[in-house]
Amino acid sequence: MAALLSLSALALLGAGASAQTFTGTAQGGFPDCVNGPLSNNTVCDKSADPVARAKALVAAFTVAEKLNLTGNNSPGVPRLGLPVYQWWQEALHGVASSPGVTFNATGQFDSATSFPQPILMGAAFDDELIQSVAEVVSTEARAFNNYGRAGLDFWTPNINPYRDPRWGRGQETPGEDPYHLSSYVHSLIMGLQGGEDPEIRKITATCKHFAGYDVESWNGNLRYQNDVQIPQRDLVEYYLPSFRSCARDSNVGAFMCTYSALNGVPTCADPWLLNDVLREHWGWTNEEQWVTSDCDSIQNIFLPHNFSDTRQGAAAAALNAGTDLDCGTYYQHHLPLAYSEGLINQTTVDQALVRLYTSLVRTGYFDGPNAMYRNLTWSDVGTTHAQQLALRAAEEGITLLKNDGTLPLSISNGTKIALIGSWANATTQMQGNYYGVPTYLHSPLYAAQQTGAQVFYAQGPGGQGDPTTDHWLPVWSAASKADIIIYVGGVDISVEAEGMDREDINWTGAQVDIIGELAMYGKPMILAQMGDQLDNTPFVNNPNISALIWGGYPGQDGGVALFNIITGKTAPAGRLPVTQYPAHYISDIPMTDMTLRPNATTGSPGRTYKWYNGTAVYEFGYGMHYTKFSADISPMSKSSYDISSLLSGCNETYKDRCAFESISVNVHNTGNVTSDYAALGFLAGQFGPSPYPKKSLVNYQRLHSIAAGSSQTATLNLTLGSLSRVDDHGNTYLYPGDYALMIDTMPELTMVNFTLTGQPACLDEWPQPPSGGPTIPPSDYFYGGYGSRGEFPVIAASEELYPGA
Ligand SMILES: O=[N+]([O-])c1ccc(O[C@@H]2O[C@@H](CO)[C@H](O)[C@H]2O)cc1
Repeated sequence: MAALLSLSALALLGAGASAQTFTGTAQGGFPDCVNGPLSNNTVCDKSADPVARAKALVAAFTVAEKLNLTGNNSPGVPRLGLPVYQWWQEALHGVASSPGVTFNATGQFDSATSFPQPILMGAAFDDELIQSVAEVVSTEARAFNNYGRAGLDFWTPNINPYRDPRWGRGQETPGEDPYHLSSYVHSLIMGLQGGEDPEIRKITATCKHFAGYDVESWNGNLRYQNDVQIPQRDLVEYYLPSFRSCARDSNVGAFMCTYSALNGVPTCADPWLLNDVLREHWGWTNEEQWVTSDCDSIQNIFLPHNFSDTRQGAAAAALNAGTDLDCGTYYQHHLPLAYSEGLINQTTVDQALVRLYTSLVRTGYFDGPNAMYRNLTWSDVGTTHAQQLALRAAEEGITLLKNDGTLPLSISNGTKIALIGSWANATTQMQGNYYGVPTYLHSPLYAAQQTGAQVFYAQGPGGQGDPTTDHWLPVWSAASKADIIIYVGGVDISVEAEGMDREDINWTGAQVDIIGELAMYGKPMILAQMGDQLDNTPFVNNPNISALIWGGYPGQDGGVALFNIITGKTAPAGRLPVTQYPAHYISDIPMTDMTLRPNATTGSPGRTYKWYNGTAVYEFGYGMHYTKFSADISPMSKSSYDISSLLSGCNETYKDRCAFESISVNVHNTGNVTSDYAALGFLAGQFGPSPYPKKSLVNYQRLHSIAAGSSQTATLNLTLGSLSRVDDHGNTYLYPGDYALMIDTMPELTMVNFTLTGQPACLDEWPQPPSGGPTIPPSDYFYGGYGSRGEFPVIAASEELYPGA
C-alpha cells in the first residue's frame, strides 16, 4: 500500500507532513486521437455516442489488459497509446494533495484555492454559494489536469450525515440534516460537473461513502471491520437521502462504497445496495457511471469481514455486485484467478470498464486540445474571484452563538488586543483534513494585525495534559496589557480526523481553565471556538464572556473572515449545521448505535435535532445576528389538502419531487445593521408512524444584505416529499394529519398550520433487501443481516418504545 500511495496519502489525511513534499502519481497525459493507435477507434470519434465510444475502446483490450485496468493506479494500454491514468484525486474543499494531484514546489501550479471545510460552508445555508465554490474548484481542477497535474475524476463529496458528534470526519460533511445535505450536494455537483447533463462534463464527482459509514475507530470498532446495523426506515429517512440526491437528482458520475458492512454485507459486495437501490430504484444508469471501492476496502471483504472464503472470491463478489473500480491492487491481483475459476465473466468486466471509460469520454479526455475546458491554465487558479469567494464562504458560515452587545468590536489604531489560544496563529489548522497547498493562509493573528490594533499574542495551552506553568505566563502578560481579550481555540485534526473519532466533546481542561481565568479580568472577552462542536456550557452562562463564535475550519482566509465578523465588517448569519450536545451525550449513547429515535431500553436519548430528547447546548439552526429580524409567512392557498387530489395532480415518475406549495417568507430587518438572513423552513406535526420527529428541515434560502429597516422575501418550495414520512419497511408515504411550517427568527417563531386529509398514499415503495432478511417491521429489530455469512439474531424492542407503531 505504501508504494501505491506514496507520500501524498499522508497529506490527504492531514497527518501533518509538509505540503511541499507531496508527489502524486503523474498522469500520463491525453491519448493521441490524431496520430496514435486509437485514432481509428470509435473512441476518438467525437460525434459518436459516449457509451458506444467507450465500448469500442474496451473491445480493443485483451482480457489480461482489461483485468489490469481495474485499479485506481491504471497502467493504461501502451500498445494502444492509452496513457496511464490515476483515478484517485481529492478535492474536498479545493484541489487537494492525493495520489493523482501534483503540486509544484514553486512557480506555476504550486497552490490551489483552499475553501473552508464543508461543515462551515454548510452553516451558510446558501446553495448558490456552494455552487460558486464548486465552480471554482472544478475550474482549478481542470487547469491542473491540462498540465498533467490531476486527473478528471475527484473523489468528493463526503456526504454521510454527521450523525454523532464524535465522528472524526464530520468536518468533511455539511452537517447532520438529510434535507440540507441533499440540497447542498445537488448544488455542489452542479458546480463540479458543470450541470446535470452537460455536453462535456467538467469533472466527475464521486459521492461517498455509500452507505452508513460514520465511525472511524470507537471503542475497538474500526471502520474496516464494522458491520453497521441500520433499520430500513432509518436508512431511507436519514442515511440515504443525500445519496439519492447525488444519483437520482444530480446525475453524479461516480459513487464510492465503504469499508464497513451494512446489515451483514460489506457495501462494496452488496448487489442490493449497488444495484437494486442505486441503479434500479434511483435510475442511475447502467452504462455511464461507476462505483469505486474505498481504498483497500475490497481486501476487507475477505478480511476482516470474512464475507468470502477466498481472496478471489472477495474480488469477484465486489465486481459482480457493481464495484467497478478498486482503489487498491486487489482486483489486479485477484481477478485473474477469479476469471479463470469462472467467478466473474467478461461481460461484467466489460461493463465496469465501459462505465469508467464513458466517464473519461464525457469529460473530453479523447477529444483533443480544442475540447471544452482545455484552455484553462494556471492563470485560472487562485484568481481574485476565487480568493474573494474563499473569504466569503468562511464569513457566511461563521456562526454567532452568544453576544452581550460587545460585538461588533470597534477597533482603532490604539486598541490593545490580547489574542490568545491554540488557534490564534492557526495556519494549516484552518484547512482541516483533505487539504492541498493553499494560495495563502491568513491566520487570526495576521488578520488582527491588519486591523491596526496593537496585538499581544500568546499561544496558551493546547491539549489535555498541558495545564499550567510555562504556557500561562505569556498569556497573563498579554491579557494584562490589553483592552480586549480574544481567545481562539477548540479542537483540530490532532483529535478529530480520518481514523480518529473524538473521545470527548468537552473543551480540554487546560483550555476551560485558562478561559475561565481570562474571563476574570473582567475585560470584554470574545471566545472563538474552532474545529467541530464542543460543549460550550462552561461559557454560555459566564457573564464575563461577552461573545461566543463558532468558526469551524475556515480555510485559507479564515483569520480575516473571523476578524471581519468580530469587527462587523461582515455581519454574521451562519447557523449551526449540527446539534451542539452536552458533553454527557457521548456516555448516553454508544457511537455504534445507528438508530435515531430515543429508546427506553437501550437508553438512547435519540440523535440530531429531530430526535434528541435532552437539552442541546445550542440547537441545530441556531445563529444570532447583529440586527433583529422578524418574519411572516404568506397565507397558503388552502388550509386543508386532500391527499388523493395531491397525488392525482402529480405526474412525476418520482412522486416525492412533485410540487406542493411555494411558500413566501417575508423577512424584515427591524434592527440597525445590514445583514444576511438564512431562512430555514421546518415542518412539524403528528402524522405517520410515531414517535414523530420534533421537526424536520424542508427547505431553506439565504437572503443577502437585507438593509436595516427593509425586507426581502425567501421562497421556500415545498414538495410532496417534504410532507412525507417513512414507514417501518422504508416505504415513503403521505399521511393525513396536522402540519405546521415554522420559521425561526430567534427568539420568535412564525408558524402556519394546515392539514392533510384522506387515506395514506405511498410516494415511494422501497426495494426490500433480499429474502433472509427480516420480514417483520425492521425498525423494531436489530438484525445481523442477510449476507452469505449473516445470521439473523432478531431482538425485539419493547412495544413501549414505539407507541402506536
Ligand atoms: O492508505 N492510505 O494512505 C489511505 C489514505 C486515505 C484513505 O482514506 C480513504 O480514502 C478516501 C478516498 O477518497 C476515502 O474517503 C477514505 O475513506 C485510505 C487509505
